[in-house]
Amino acid sequence: MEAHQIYTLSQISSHNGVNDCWVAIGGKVIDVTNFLQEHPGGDVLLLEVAGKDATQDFKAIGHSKGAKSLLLRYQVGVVEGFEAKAEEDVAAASKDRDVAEETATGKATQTMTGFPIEDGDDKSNSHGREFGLIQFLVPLLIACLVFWYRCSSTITEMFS
Ligand code: HEM
Repeated sequence: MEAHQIYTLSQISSHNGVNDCWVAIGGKVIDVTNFLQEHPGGDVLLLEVAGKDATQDFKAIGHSKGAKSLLLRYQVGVVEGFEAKAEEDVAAASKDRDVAEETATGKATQTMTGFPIEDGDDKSNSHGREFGLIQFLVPLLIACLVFWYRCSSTITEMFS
């Protein structure tokens, strides 16, 4: 990992213009000058926090993993005296979460692979076929009975 320079908050605060714009996020010093026009949230929001600690603003938006990895691309230093709590390190936290998500997904897949398929739900098994045959035969039988009754009553009328 590339060594980063340490900056005080006071030093960072002097980079607060459209041609020289730094923000501090999660203890990282980010030079967003070349990112201002690219920021999907607009340059105005970045300029509002220019030269300041924007950790809370950044988190509040719920930026994606892609956005978090952009922090590393534009990082120019670290904030002096910043105490990195695991959850405060926005980019690192996102990496940790990736691993955690992958692990969780792996587990879920294993569980799904071993999940038993219950007989009752599967219409293609033998029980399903028997049920289908009864469903077909019962209405047919009823139709035959009705037909037979109508015929027999007509014949009775004809000869009475
Ligand atoms: C250097 C720091 C920053 C980077 C690299 C960055 C990057 C991004 C990226 C890639 C997106 C697209 C959505 C996503 O992937 O999450 C985004 C959206 C956004 N960002 Fe940032 N951002 C930064 C700082 C900030 C700050 C400090 C604020 C607020 C003060 C902010 C406000 C927003 C907003 C409001 C959106 C949503 C835009 C929309 O969906 O219309 N961003 N940002």
